[in-house]
Amino acid sequence: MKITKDLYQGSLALLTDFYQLTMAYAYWKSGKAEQEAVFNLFFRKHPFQGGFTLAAGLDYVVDYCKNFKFGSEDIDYLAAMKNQEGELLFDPEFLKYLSNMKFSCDIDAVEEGTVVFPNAPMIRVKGPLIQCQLLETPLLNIFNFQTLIATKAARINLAAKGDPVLEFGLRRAQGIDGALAASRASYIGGCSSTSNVMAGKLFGIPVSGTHAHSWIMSFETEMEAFEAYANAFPDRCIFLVDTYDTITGVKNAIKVGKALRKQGKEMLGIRIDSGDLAYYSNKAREMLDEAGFPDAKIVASNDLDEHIITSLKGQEASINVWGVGTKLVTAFDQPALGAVYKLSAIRIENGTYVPKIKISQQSLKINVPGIHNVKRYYSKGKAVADMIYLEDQEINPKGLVIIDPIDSTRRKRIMPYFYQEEELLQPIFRKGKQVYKSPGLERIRQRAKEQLESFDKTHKRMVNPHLYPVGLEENLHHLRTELVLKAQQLDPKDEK
Ligand SMILES: Nc1ncnc2c1ncn2[C@@H]1O[C@H](COP(=O)(O)OP(=O)(O)OP(=O)(O)O)[C@@H](O)[C@H]1O
Ligand SMILES: O=P(O)(O)OC[C@H]1O[C@H](OP(=O)(O)OP(=O)(O)O)[C@H](O)[C@@H]1O
Ligand SMILES: O=C(O)c1cccnc1
Repeated sequence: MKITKDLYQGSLALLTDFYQLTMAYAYWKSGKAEQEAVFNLFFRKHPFQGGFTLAAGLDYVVDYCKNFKFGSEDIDYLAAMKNQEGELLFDPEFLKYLSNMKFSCDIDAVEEGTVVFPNAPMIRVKGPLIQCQLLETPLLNIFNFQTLIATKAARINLAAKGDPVLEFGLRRAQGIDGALAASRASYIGGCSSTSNVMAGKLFGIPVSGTHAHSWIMSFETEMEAFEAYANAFPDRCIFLVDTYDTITGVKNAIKVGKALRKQGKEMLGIRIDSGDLAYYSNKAREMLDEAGFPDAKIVASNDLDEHIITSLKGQEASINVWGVGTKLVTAFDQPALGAVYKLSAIRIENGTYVPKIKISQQSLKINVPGIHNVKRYYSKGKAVADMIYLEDQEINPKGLVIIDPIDSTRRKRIMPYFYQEEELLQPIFRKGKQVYKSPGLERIRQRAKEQLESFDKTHKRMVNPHLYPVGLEENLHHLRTELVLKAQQLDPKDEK
């Protein structure tokens, strides 16, 4: 994939918050630029009041990091920046350092299509402080949006219960790049196709579509419009039946369907885009069945989301295919995921890493210190719990306890010996060299499907989903508690 090259014709290093650059300068000036650090990217709460989140965006991150470089035009732009006194903002020596900077971090991340949970790292970056810091904004930009949309798509596809969902979002998406990334994430989340032809070309997503009301309106009558479309595309007729009167539209579609059949062609179906979709789809089904078109599909569209689809399923609407645009690609009911990127350890002169904690009045906002990995335990193919643990921690296979990071009274005993396990963070870069090969979009989509299937349906329901256990391994919990108490100048011994 060559997203940066194809879309931006060059460097993306300035696609960052200004404060990353001022911090970078200050790190350099204070001799800390090359100090090794560890940062984690994670979110604190599932979006859409759901019980799961589906990770997406890693291919973009890989592409971004591989191309991470300040080009000469970027440096020229920074070189011209001035402070309020009119003096140059950045020392030319620093700009020379930036222009020679080569990406050299270790990155570990969850693969795209992995089901993920709050507080567990989705990406771990280890490397020179200045590089880790500069990556904060782009990594969050990429992962926050794509993970959000993949999750929304997964929810919509779960509601559609195996019916194809066609993504129609381009016209309402957040700009050009937002639309492309949303089409890709929607496909990962289970959509069957996109209407966005460029997403088809760039990512290999199947493209599909019907026709618009304007097609019908450009003719004297609806019949003429259907006939002309059938003439142009006899093998792919899905007639939009609601431009004037839906029932008459279905009758006209049937007439043209019969004419097509005489030519040895089969009408694929109809689309309904307004009115009561349960009522009209059931009426249309009756009419199509009676006329000898039991295989003709009924596509529905019009501001659909997982809740309306669930309601229509509950009403036994005869809809086989769902066209979903606006509410999917804009993540209508929750426009941002809210993932964050926090320093969790820093290497000091003697070569050891010191775990770092950020204290907050809200326990939800206290990060997990140290360098960690995440293990997922499975029993008979079903995910039972995720454990966040210190990288160098030995795991007792006979039994251990994981502790909820927000509420330490919530604990779960785990017997690793009886479970299968999966290490969720995979090596992506080592010292700046890519060691991970993307499995490609089809395989990613398949992984998403398998991952979702490995979770009990109680975690996937739309209303009040059952909480999946994710906890800190005991030693990590104690380390965190100790650091919190120390930071508050309380004696850690009091906790025990
Ligand atoms: N039977 C149904 N149960 C629940 N929701 C429905 C049902 N039928 C349609 N809807 C949804 O209700 C909303 C109807 O919106 P609205 O009233 O704006 O559409 P409309 O008037 O039928 O069509 P138009 O887009 O032409 O304005 C849409 O989000 C649609 O998906
Ligand atoms: O509703 P969405 O989920 O975004 O799906 C895409 C919509 O885009 C098209 O119409 P458009 O919205 O352009 O016009 P209309 O609402 O007047 O039909 C299409 O007919 C769908 O209704
Ligand atoms: O192909 C369609 O039916 C389509 C495409 C984009 C938006 N609405 C519908």
